[in-house]
Amino acid sequence: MLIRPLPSAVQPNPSPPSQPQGALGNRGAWPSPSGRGQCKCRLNRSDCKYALQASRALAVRTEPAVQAFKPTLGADVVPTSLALSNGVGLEAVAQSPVAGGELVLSDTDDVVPESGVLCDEALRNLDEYRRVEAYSATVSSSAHISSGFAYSTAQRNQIRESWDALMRWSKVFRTRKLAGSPLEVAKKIVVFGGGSFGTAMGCALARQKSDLEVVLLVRDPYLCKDINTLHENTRYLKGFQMPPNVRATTLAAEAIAGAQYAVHAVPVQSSRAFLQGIKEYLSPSVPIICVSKGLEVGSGQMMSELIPSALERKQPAVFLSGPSFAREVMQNRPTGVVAACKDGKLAKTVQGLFASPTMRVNMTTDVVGVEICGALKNVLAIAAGIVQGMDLGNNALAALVAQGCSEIRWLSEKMGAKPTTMSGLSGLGDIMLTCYGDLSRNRSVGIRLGRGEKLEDIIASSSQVAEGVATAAVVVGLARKYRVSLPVLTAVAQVLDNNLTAHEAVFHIMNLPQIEEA
Ligand SMILES: NC(=O)C1=CN([C@@H]2O[C@H](COP(=O)(O)OP(=O)(O)OC[C@H]3O[C@@H](n4cnc5c(N)ncnc54)[C@H](O)[C@@H]3O)[C@@H](O)[C@H]2O)C=CC1
Ligand SMILES: O=C(CO)COP(=O)(O)O
Repeated sequence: MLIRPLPSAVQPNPSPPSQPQGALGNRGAWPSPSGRGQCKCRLNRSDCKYALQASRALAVRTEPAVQAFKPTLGADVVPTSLALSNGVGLEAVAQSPVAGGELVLSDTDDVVPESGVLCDEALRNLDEYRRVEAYSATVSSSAHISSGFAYSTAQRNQIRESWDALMRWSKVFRTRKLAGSPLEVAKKIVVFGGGSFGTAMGCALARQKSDLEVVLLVRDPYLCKDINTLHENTRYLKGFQMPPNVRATTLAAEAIAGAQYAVHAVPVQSSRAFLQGIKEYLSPSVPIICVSKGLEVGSGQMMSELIPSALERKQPAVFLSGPSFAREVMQNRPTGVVAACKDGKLAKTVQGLFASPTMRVNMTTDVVGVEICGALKNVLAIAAGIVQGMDLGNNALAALVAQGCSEIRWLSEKMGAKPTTMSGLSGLGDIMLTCYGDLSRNRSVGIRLGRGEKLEDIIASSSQVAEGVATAAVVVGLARKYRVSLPVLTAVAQVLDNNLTAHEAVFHIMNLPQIEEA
């Protein structure tokens, strides 16, 4: 059972002291580490409330999973068998004057693989809810005394009412039926490219439904064998166990046959050749969910132009972008992305495939905006890395990122993007992640350039793609085409092309004419 993390508004600050493990007491024994089975814990009245929140979080998972966990409360309280999918039974118990008893979560029919692990997670979350509740109670009773600060009663009521309104709105969405949803009808999905992100997104899909077949189409037979025998991508995501319903193949025809969707995670510069190679196996009706971010050298095309051009036909396609490091997706950590498609219905379908308690999926029709932001943030991340590699300080970094945001907005708007896209997940969200996040490959390239390393050495020592390197030159071409001046992004291309050192680039950028903000 996955429970959403506590909303930040109720996160205590500073953190409550952690309790020793096992605070829950009456836990049942786990059947095995791979874990199918059952767990037990004692509940008091407020635990029922938390268990209810937990059950609602679970309700957005697949139907078989929801039905598999059959909670029952001890006969000493309310002898009921509860439907966890809607939490109604738990709600009744939470309101009962004698609420409490023993909660047994069980997957007696062995429907959900690793159900023991999920049960364990549910109990840990209950622990956490209890701990935070206890801490909040202490803090609120001592707020006046300890810090001399407290909201007024009117403010507190307002906050509570606003929060409750949000929760009611949210409940309406969560109680919607899953029957007939894209996820329910999906049987097989193929992923083009078994690198870091293809693997991570394939695993995210596979976690949604245990009987969904996810097939990674890879080139390397050794990697293929590792994925199928060890359930691990030993090359790109070492140490992460993949769900059992993900497999790999090197055979395009076999990978694609019967797939209802194709996730495209091949680097942009290899995408044309790749798509031409698989064209004959891919039905023109199968939607491509493209996660690659960049612009093609030579044609200057975005992926939304490259796909139909390479396939020489129209193909339904959705562009999924946003701040989403592969490793964190693999770890099932909370992530937000945006699905862009002119066809709103198809964007909604993709939202339905990926949305989960750990993945939010916004929708937009602004394909150009999402694609340009996704491609250009990689170039900006190289610039941010350069500034960090040169140790120029936080002021410099913030000024650079702000300038880069303006440049991306100038170009994307000239190309017809919506201004709001820039402030969304694919714009600011991904810019913040890649310019400041340690896991960014593009930022790492920049850091090494800023420290004085040569580009060829950096590329030779890296086994993964940093799309910004190739995209930088294309951006300069687009800027010329749309008659817009992009100082920072152009300087990155100059440094990459070895015409300017990082120090010279910074000197020249700082000495550009002082201008009005635009
Ligand atoms: N890694 C990440 O955190 C994220 C990556 N992306 C984007 O996803 C795309 C893929 O990135 P990663 O998976 O990280 O790259 P990667 O470098 O980890 O893996 C690339 C994969 O593509 C395959 N490949 C390369 N050329 C190929 C060809 N000609 N034919 C078939 N397969 C080929 C490689 O064998 C490898 O499996 C990039 O456009 C990247 O910007 C997007 C969001 C996050
Ligand atoms: O696009 C990404 C995260 O959203 C990944 O960025 P890097 O390619 O710089 O690692």
